[in-house]
Amino acid sequence: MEKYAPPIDRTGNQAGGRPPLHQLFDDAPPPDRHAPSLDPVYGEDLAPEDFPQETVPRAPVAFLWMLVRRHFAGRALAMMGVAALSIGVMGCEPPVLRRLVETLGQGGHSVDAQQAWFWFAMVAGIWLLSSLCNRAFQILDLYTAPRLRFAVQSYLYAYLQGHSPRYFQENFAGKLGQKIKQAGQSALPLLNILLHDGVRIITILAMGTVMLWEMWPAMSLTLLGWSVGFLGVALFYARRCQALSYAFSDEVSTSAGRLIDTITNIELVRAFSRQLFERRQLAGFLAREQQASERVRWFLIIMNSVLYTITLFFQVLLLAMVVHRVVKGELGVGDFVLVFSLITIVVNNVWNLSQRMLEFYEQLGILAEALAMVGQPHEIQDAPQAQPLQVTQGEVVFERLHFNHGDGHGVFHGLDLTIKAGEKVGLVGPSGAGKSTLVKLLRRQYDPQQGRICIDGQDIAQVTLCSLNDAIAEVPQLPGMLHRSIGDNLLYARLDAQPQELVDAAAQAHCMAFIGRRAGGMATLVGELGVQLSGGEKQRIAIARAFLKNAPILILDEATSSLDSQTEHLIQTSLWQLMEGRTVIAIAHRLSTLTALDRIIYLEQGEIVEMGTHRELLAKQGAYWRLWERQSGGFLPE
Ligand SMILES: Nc1ncnc2c1ncn2[C@@H]1O[C@H](COP(=O)(O)OP(=O)(O)OP(=O)(O)O)[C@@H](O)[C@H]1O
Repeated sequence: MEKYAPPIDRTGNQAGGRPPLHQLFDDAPPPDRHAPSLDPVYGEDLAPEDFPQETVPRAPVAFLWMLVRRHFAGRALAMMGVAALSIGVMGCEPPVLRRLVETLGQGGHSVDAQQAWFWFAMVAGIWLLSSLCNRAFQILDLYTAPRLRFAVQSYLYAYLQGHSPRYFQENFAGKLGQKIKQAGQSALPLLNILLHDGVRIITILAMGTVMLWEMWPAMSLTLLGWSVGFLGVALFYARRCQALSYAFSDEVSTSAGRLIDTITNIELVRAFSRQLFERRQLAGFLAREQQASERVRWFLIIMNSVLYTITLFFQVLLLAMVVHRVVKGELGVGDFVLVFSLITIVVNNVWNLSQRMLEFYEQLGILAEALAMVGQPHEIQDAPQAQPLQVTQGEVVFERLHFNHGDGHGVFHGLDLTIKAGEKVGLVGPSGAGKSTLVKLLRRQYDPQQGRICIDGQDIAQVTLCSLNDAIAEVPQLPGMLHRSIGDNLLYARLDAQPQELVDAAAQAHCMAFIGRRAGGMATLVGELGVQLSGGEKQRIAIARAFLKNAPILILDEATSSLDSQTEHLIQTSLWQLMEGRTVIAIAHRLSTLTALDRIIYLEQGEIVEMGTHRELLAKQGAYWRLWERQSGGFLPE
């Protein structure tokens, strides 16, 4: 596979090309040390492009198998080989010990010293070799397990990005993040158990059965039968424990989501003095987590007691059988040593596997839950033969649009609306009329139940989502801000923008004044969700992003609602520049910002009630006129 060469990283830096953002602006100090280093560090086999967003196996073993097969097949085989060699070497210890004991057992001067030292050296060599194999396994594991964690998280994150807004509304962001982290973590023990403990048990059982068969077939079959039976019992318990650990993991992520939600809204908590209320609420979730944990632990204690008792009885029984035959003179002391040490090795390995089986199912439960949550089918995805959208003019047509939000509450009931290429349309109407929903439908954040939306004659359901989003720039009421620098937040709109373009866009959106006031300039961190910026500053950054994105269709959803009148007045000229040559849909409650638009559409309960220019609508003296009069302080007739 070709080495991944990221064209541009998220700061807009070309690998080995452009310097980091803070070096582009003289006044900017180096970025905060908490800001992540964005230099790509992944290896040849783990480029983000290798993690497709379209599918994810929902079964955990199938998911792991897919990743191992694609990215670590060679290493996995090597790990299995080394694990088999390590236990295989240890399996040679009983016959060698037997020879050593038989040689020493000759007693006194008849002991062949050379022979004795030879067998002694063999025992020491076996221990050394086995230990070397274990180290080799650890080194292979070192270069596999962390990468597998990387792959699991990258894969799930890539898939998660494809979910619809509804999915993110219904799931806690904190819980989703935690599920992905837990899934990555769970992959490590799973890999280790499958490639190490699983391989070891198969190897030692095969060796033990063959070695004992010649000398004592009944013992050979008993040991094999017990091992298989014991592992069956352990499997049964482990599977039952899986359900409990599944429930525990769910409680952990629910309480984590809740915790993060209240931390994110800490100002709200303070404003209403709800600290104690929130602590009580959280305590309820933590108590459920604690109870779920206790249930798992109780189960483990009971299960281990049962399994340990079975093992103990069996070992004692086998030992008694061996002693019995030695006493009867059917076996020598050397035979005793061989059988005894072989039994010990097999039983120890079976016991270890039974313990890890539990961990296996526990981790499998965690991974299964993450896959069940993250791996849900995408609600909105590219049609099978989706083509990139080609915007030539920018005409937008809503045809017989029916839409409800899924809770049965209808928003549009057969809406027809054509927005001509380059036309600037204002959407007004009472709260809940469906203005924001209409632009969300245009961006395919939701799919209509009936009807279609076309851009330049192309049904948006049949074009790729990426190309659709590329064609539309939106300045939302509450612009999203990443906890990165102002510059990085601006560059998000166009990663390859040149410094001058960045400054020009920021200047056009009147951002430079407030950026200049910050000691860090462009490199100032904006805080989580942009808390260190005012609402108006965030809106100006969003406007600058729209300049940078330079898309043919522009959506302004209350784009200037957080600006004071003076700044809004300043920005109007820039907004006109931004609108120039584009199809525009502007939503605003403050009607004065829309008066110069080509057409104003008054929506009420998803229906177009009035439509026309500002003057035409005023002349009608209808719903729009009433709204205008109210806002402009005029008198309404009784
Ligand atoms: N995610 C959602 N799930 C269910 N109903 C929703 C959802 N989002 C919006 N709605 C409902 O859909 C209707 C239209 O909402 P929308 O946000 O489009 O109105 P709007 O005209 O933009 O209102 P505003 O001017 O207050 O922003 C409202 O009744 C609203 O309660």
